[in-house]
Amino acid sequence: MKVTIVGAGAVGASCAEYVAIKNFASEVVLVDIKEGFAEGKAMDLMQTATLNGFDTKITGSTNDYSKTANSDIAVITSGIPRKPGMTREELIGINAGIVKEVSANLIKHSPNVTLIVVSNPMDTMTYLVHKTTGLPKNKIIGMGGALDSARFKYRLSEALECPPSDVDGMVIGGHSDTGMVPLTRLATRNSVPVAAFLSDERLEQVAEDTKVGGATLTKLLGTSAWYAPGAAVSGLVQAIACDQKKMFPCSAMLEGEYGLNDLCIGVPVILGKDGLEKIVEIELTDAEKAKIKESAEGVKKTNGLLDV
Ligand SMILES: NC(=O)c1ccc[n+]([C@@H]2O[C@H](COP(=O)([O-])OP(=O)(O)OC[C@H]3O[C@@H](n4cnc5c(N)ncnc54)[C@H](O)[C@@H]3O)[C@@H](O)[C@H]2O)c1
Ligand SMILES: O=C(O)C[C@H](O)C(=O)O
Repeated sequence: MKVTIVGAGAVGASCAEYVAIKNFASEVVLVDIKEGFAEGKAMDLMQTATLNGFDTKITGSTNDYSKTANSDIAVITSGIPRKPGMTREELIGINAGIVKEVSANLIKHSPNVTLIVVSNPMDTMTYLVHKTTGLPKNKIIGMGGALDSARFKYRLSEALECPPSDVDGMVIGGHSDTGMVPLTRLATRNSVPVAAFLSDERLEQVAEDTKVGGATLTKLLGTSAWYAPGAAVSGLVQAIACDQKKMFPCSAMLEGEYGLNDLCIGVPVILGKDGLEKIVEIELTDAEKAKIKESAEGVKKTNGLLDV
């Protein structure tokens, strides 16, 4: 199993580390445009192999896509991250060109690859890859909801004063400060609805803290987060590589599902060896449907800025 990660920066390197530590891939190739950077990150990570007990071979390349040939899965994290006070949508001007070029280069050398798009604004970058590459629909997946759901569970565990492993929950909708839809109604602590323990006001606070999870970290760090993003992507890579048939909220191209068309937005999907194998349609309340519709309008507005 060969995995390529383009962008050896904060998220790309974190993803490579988690993929290696989980020890399911034979090879991880890191690619970056910055001279020597991917090679350096790969060597540093390889020197953790005996410490962390993995056999994955990690190599680096400065923009030489021949090294990525025949990748099964490729992750796109190349591009700029936001700074405090910015929205993800403001990154479109620079990141659209990078994502378009990188996805074309990847497919040239790996025509059967499954692409996982991470660069922001992620839903729009995923849509761009759909519109410009000609890859089948099941082979293009946007990562956002897995991260947002992890943050939702963290915030719920804080409110419940319980370990995060006690909590289950999911965030759907756009990966943006206003577009996320944390499904508080369906969140549980050991199968008991969280509403049994928390007031409506506290749950609303959890949802709002979840939605600005990325912005909160960007303010603290001066750039956007990488540990949870890297871990979230590695979970998607593993589900596909190991044909796990696991369910994650991912940005998927919708053709009528949830009443939406011609956009990529976060919905529950099944990931396995064929990539995005199924979109799962769950029953939503009218209020949840209204939130998804509003979120989709925001994503479509950003998509409108693309030259596709
Ligand atoms: N979808 C998500 O949930 C999520 C989570 C975190 C970050 N992000 C996004 O991921 C992207 C990367 O974030 P980061 O913190 O790793 O940034 P970073 O600056 O640390 O790393 C980005 C890397 O991309 C490289 N790069 C730029 N143009 C390139 C090109 N044409 N080809 C190859 N490499 C190129 C840069 O040299 C840099 O090393 C940002 O757009 C960020 O907003 C998304
Ligand atoms: O917040 C960001 O800009 C990066 C990423 O989308 C995140 O949610 O951490």
